[in-house]
Parts: sequence; structure tokens; C-alpha cells
Amino acid sequence: MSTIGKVITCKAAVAWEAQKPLIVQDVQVDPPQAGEVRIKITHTALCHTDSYTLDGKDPEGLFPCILGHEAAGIVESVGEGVTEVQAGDHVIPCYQAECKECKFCKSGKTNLCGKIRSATGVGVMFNDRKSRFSANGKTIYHFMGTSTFSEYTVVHAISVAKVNPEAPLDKICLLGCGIPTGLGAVWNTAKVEKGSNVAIFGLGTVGLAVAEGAKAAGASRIIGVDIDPTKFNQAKEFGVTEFINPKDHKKPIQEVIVEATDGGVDYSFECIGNVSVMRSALECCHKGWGTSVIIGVAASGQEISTRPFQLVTGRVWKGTAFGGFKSRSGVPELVEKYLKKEIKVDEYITHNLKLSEINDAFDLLHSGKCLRCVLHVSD
Ligand SMILES: NC(=O)C1=CN([C@@H]2O[C@H](COP(=O)(O)OP(=O)(O)OC[C@H]3O[C@@H](n4cnc5c(N)ncnc54)[C@H](O)[C@@H]3O)[C@@H](O)[C@H]2O)C=CC1
Ligand SMILES: N[C@@H](CCC(=O)N[C@@H](CSC=O)C(=O)NCC(=O)O)C(=O)O
Ligand SMILES: [Zn+2]
Ligand SMILES: [Zn+2]
Repeated sequence: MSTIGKVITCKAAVAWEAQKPLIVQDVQVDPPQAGEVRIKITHTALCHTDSYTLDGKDPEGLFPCILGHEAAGIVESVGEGVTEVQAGDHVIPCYQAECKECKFCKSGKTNLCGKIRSATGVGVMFNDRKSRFSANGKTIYHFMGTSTFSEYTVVHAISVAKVNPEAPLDKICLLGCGIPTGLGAVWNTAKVEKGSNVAIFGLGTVGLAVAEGAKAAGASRIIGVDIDPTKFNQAKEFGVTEFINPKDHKKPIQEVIVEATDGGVDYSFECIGNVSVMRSALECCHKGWGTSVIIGVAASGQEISTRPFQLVTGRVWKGTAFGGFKSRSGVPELVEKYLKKEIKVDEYITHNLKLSEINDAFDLLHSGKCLRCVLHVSD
């Protein structure tokens, strides 16, 4: 029986309150309105940003909500005026939209899109500023415009990347966030050149994707910095050439790196979300040209600081969202690269569970033993 135009009742993991386990329960998902797409989510992974919001650290965090933003699925139905995707298409929902019309999209200077951001930041859809999710009549907010911890979700059409149906959805779901972020931070934001020295702070999925991107860009030295030494062996496989554990040194870690690299690295990347490490990452850069890219998401109220002299003397401080990739155009290209074995994806998947086991997946994420856990939602 067709579900087109009807409310769908399905399972979703609802975050009713910050710092509480998710409840996997029935929710009602409204049909897509004009400019919207309803997607059957087949697979979703967990990212540390989901955990950050669930922990109550996100100033934009709203409850109750359906978290999740690293996923893949199949279009169930489309709303009025949607022509770029149709029922049956394989897609990756993107938390950064690409309308191709707004001031941001047309600028050529950024991958950020301004069209629907005011709605996605407050958990609603742009069309009527309302949510498409509810549970027994109670509204449940969207998250990051994606809400993929659900068997069905509704997203804006300008946030949907149509991908090659040959690609396995249980793998390419990872191309919705962490891997593109790390690769793109190197290729699009820093633009690392052959022969560069690079330092990576934090060797989780994002940091390892930075290493993979830096290796592909021809970096000479790729220094991995982590307080967990169990990360080091695995990191070698992604391109890290040497390791530093700040706990093994009495000096500030930036001094250790500056001494080890004849004045500092050409590029550094903060992949943790720790504002004190962000300072170290900037200050380990070479005078005159070293560039540091902030990737990690810091908690509400946290601020970065350094001596302005660090910037006066030529270091550059930058940040990146989704690695600077324009979502709808960039994600299908990354899927093709994966199919041609030009980028890793399978190697980042350390665990597979079901949607009903989502709280165990969060525990794994916090254990430090998990890169990405893929939840099999409906396959
Ligand atoms: N800007 C963006 O577009 C995106 C940002 N993120 C953010 O990137 C960050 C990293 O994400 P994941 O790799 O998934 O996280 P993760 O938690 O898997 O990795 C963090 C790593 O940092 C290490 N670490 C923790 N404290 C440290 C310290 N003081 N010094 C050195 N190492 C330390 C941990 O041992 C771990 O290996 C998170 O803040 C996440 O929210 C994630 C995706 C996109
Ligand atoms: N909501 C937070 C900031 C969260 C944040 O920085 N998100 C990143 C993506 S993290 C993915 O895992 C991002 O791309 N931000 C750009 C955006 O448009 O949201 C806060 O308010 O501080
Ligand atoms: Zn993420
Ligand atoms: Zn736009």
C-alpha cells in the first residue's frame, strides 16, 4: 500500500531530554511539503556532534528531538515542486544545504548555504516553520535539518545529495559527515601542498580523515597528537608518520612540535573540540605562514584565545564546516571516489548495530574504541 501523501508511523530514537538515554519508539512522520523530501533511512552512523548535542553542550540543541546527521537512504516521496530527486533514488541527507541561489552559494567563497539555516537551527522546516515529527500529538524537533535516527525523515530538497545506486548504503552513509570533513579540511580549506609538514590533534574519525587527505596531498611529515596511545597503530594505516602523546611531555605540546619541526608545522588541524588544544594547534604552526584549521566543535560558552602576536607574525587561524565541500555537488563525487577506491570508507567502520541498540552505540562512541558505528535502520 502506498504511503505517498500519508502520515507514516515508524520507529525513531527520540532524545526527550539532554543527558538521558534515547527512547526508541513509534513516531509520526508527516508527508513532505513543497520543496521537501521524505527519505527511508537505511543506515545511519553516530558522530560526536550527536553526542555533544545530547550532552546539552550545543547552544542550538532543542529537546525533544531526533538526532542523527550521517546517513544514507532511499527517497520514499517528494513534495510539490521537487524535481531533482524522485521516489527510489539513493540519497545522502546533508546537514549543510546547497541551494545554488543564495548569497553564500553564489559567492564561490564558501560551502555554507543561507537559504534554510534559520529553520534548521531551530529544529523546524523552512516552509511553515513547523516540525514534520510528532509522537502521539507532541511535537518533536528536527536536528541539523537531517534527523536520521529514524526509519523515515523529512528534509529540505536542497539538502539531498543523489548518489550512485551501485554504492553500498551501509558504507556510504559515512560520507554524510566525518570523512568529508577531514578530507575537505585538507583539500579545500587548508589546501595542503606536497612536501608540507602537518600536525593533527585528535585521531578519531575526523583526524584520521585529515591524515588520509594529507597523505593524498603529498604531505611529508604527518604528526598525530592524541592522549590515547591506543590510537597510534591504527593511525599509521591512514597516513600518520609519527606520534606525540602530550602526556609524555612536561613542556606545552606546541613547544615540543616547534622544536621537532625546525620552527613549526605548515598546517595543523584541531579535531577534538577542546579550546585549549585549539590554541596549541595554532601556536605549533610556523611563523610567517603556518595555518591552523579548527574542525572540532566546542561546547556552549567556550572561547578561543591566543596572543595577537601569533597572528601578527603570520600564522593564520581558520575553521571549516563539512570540510568546505558544497554538499549536493560534492557528496556524489566523493561516492564515486569511494567506488573507484580512491578514498577509504569501510576502514572507518568499527561497529555495526541496529537502531534499537542506539544507546549501546553511544556507549561505544564514548569508550574511545569506536571510530564509526553504523546503525542498520531498515535493510
Ligand atoms: N566542523 C565540522 O564540520 C565537524 C566537526 N566535527 C567535530 O570534530 C571533532 C572530532 O570528531 P571525531 O573524530 O568524531 O571525535 P573522536 O572523539 O572520535 O576523536 C577525538 C580524539 O581526540 C582525542 N583527544 C581528546 N582530548 C585530547 C587532548 N586533550 N589532546 C589530544 N587528543 C585528545 C581522543 O582520544 C580521540 O582520539 C568533534 O568535536 C566533532 O563534533 C565532526 C564532524 C564535522
Ligand atoms: N550548533 C553549534 C555548532 C555546531 C557546529 O559547528 N556544527 C558543524 C558541523 S558538526 C558536524 O558534525 C557545522 O557545520 N556548523 C556550520 C553550521 O552551519 O551549522 C553551535 O551553535 O555552536
Ligand atoms: Zn558529524
Ligand atoms: Zn544557498
